[in-house]
Amino acid sequence: MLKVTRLTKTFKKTTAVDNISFTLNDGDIVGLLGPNGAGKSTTIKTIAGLLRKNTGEITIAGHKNTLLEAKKHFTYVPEVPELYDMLTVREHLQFIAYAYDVPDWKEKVEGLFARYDLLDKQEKLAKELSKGMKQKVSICSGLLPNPDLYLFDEPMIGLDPKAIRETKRIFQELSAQGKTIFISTHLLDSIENLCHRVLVMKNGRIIADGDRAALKAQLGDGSKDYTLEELFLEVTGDE
Ligand SMILES: Nc1ncnc2c1ncn2[C@@H]1O[C@H](COP(=O)(O)OP(=O)(O)OP(=O)(O)O)[C@@H](O)[C@H]1O
Repeated sequence: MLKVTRLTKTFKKTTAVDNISFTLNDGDIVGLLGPNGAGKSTTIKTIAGLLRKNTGEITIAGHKNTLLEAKKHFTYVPEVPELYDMLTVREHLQFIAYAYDVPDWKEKVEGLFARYDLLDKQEKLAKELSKGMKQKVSICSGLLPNPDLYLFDEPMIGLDPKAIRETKRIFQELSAQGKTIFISTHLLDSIENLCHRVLVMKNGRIIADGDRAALKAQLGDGSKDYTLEELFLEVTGDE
């Protein structure tokens, strides 16, 4: 579904993403982890075509990521919701429905609003929403087009426990339908039993890639039962 080959992205003298390669398959739920400044957001934004890469190749469903054909296959949910202050919650979803030509969007929006407790917030303007409500609208907007690949940058930040539970359930449902989900996050608890695989970045490079068993094997101590947090701290050397 997503193939990243020898991707490099620099900002003046900073190499934010340094020659990384990986592939995500249909149905994968993959966590992108790493300390602050590791290059996670830059990686996701470059895949989404919002930043221009320096070198490397990115293909989505076999199409170069910047082409319209590729854009039909994914949605990107940014770390900080980007809403239109003067549109209501419902108008945001209506806008997405028209832009992506979503069939039966009214029923789908009702379903999403029910799951995210937004039914009674539909007529509120975006500027009147709390931080968590904005995040819910942003997530619903990313889910509505029903693409094959979902790029989420810190989706759980600001969400209440019920919304976190619903988001995890939705990710599992999408994965069961063969959809691919790529989640950048610091909230390791939120993906502990969700991700099939994690990529760990540090200083722009991928320093670990695999499921929990593979990360354990990389640390050379198969006997200890590491939590994801312990594995992360060991792998990144930030313990
Ligand atoms: N617009 C920019 N201009 C210059 N440097 C940038 C820009 N965006 C990111 N960087 C730099 O690129 C590197 C990677 O940043 P990035 O935001 O991708 O990290 P991150 O892993 O998402 O971090 P965090 O966990 O703090 O969100 C950092 O050194 C950062 O300072």
